[in-house]
Amino acid sequence: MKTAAEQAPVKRSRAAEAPAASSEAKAHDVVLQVRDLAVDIRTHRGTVRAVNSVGFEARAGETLALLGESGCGKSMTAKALAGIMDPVCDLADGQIVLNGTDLAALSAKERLKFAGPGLGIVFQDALTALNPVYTVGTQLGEAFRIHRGLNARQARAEAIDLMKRVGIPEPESRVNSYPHQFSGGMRQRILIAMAVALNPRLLIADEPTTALDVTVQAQIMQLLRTLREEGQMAVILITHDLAVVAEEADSVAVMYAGNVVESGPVSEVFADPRHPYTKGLLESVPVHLERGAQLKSIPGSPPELHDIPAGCVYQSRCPLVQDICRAERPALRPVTSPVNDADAGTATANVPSGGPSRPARTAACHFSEEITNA
Ligand SMILES: Nc1ncnc2c1ncn2[C@@H]1O[C@H](COP(=O)(O)OP(=O)(O)OP(=O)(O)O)[C@@H](O)[C@H]1O
Ligand code: NI
Repeated sequence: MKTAAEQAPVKRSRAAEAPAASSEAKAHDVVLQVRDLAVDIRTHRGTVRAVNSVGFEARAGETLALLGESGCGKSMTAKALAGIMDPVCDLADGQIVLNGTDLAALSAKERLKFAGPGLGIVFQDALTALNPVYTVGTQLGEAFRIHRGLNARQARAEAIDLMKRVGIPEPESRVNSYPHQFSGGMRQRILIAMAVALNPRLLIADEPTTALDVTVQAQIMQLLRTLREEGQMAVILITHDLAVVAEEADSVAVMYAGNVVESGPVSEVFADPRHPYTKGLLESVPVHLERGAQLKSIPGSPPELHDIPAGCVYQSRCPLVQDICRAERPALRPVTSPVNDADAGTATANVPSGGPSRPARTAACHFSEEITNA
């Protein structure tokens, strides 16, 4: 539970003061600010913390990647933001400030009302996300009937418009088709259409191309970029693929065992990682990043959720581990980097979050300043 003081809204950006469904967000305005997010799961072995003091921000017209190995809490974070967690999960702490409103402080009902226009989410598995017994037109039109009070005919017209927007051919006839009558790529376009129907400020895409073949993946990423530009949406892209992050994202938050261990602009983080886990990830793929490269070559595996150690979450795999790492959990704090120091005046590690400049670089490591990039 939170005290009233802890629920106080964070400083509003210009975007936060504009109406929720407007597409007039100014590029780089902070649309979403997540602070101290924690999610607990009730299991038969007791309650475990799957997401722990996670924080990041997403900006209009930019893509933030959530990067990390399988099981590190990316989807759990996404579901917490969207308010669609499994019943065994609880939001234990944190603020999710979207357009100036803390979603974490809203009731489930208020949140539903807010969610449609404010935030859209796309998952990897389009077939299970669509209802097999309704036409895609009915499903695409639903948001307009519920949130805009349109009648069936008007909603159908909006559905056809949406299908055009996401590049589905012959929308006038295909609006009456059922999900199974579409290819995987077209179904993913339909899901994306549903997510952007009400022109949300924020689009969360959780491994949106994992189930698709390579050419279709590229088309879907292109579509997401186009929609991002058109609506100046902030996009949170969840992936375990370093090449996708390098190509698609402006900034990155690297997650490990439920924690953000490093964050900042992609170009800086990849050129000069300040956390041993990020460095390990980067070293685990060939020099020329390729899509689909697996992040498997860091020896060992992440800790089980019921067995997260005191101290640093990465200690069991870290080549730099010292006594202090076993005793004390390093906080995510601003780090300086030769890369952004060289970038005279435009960015420093001490830019306050929410400010107009590029996101600050942070890392959660006792020895972040000592990491070398030989
Ligand atoms: N309903 C649940 N009950 C118990 N544990 C769960 C449940 N859902 C997720 N978990 C656990 O929570 C942790 C975080 O899972 P999450 O799905 O967020 O990982 P992820 O980073 O999205 O991984 P992936 O890349 O495989 O999708 C994992 O250890 C997972 O096993
Ligand atoms: Ni996931």
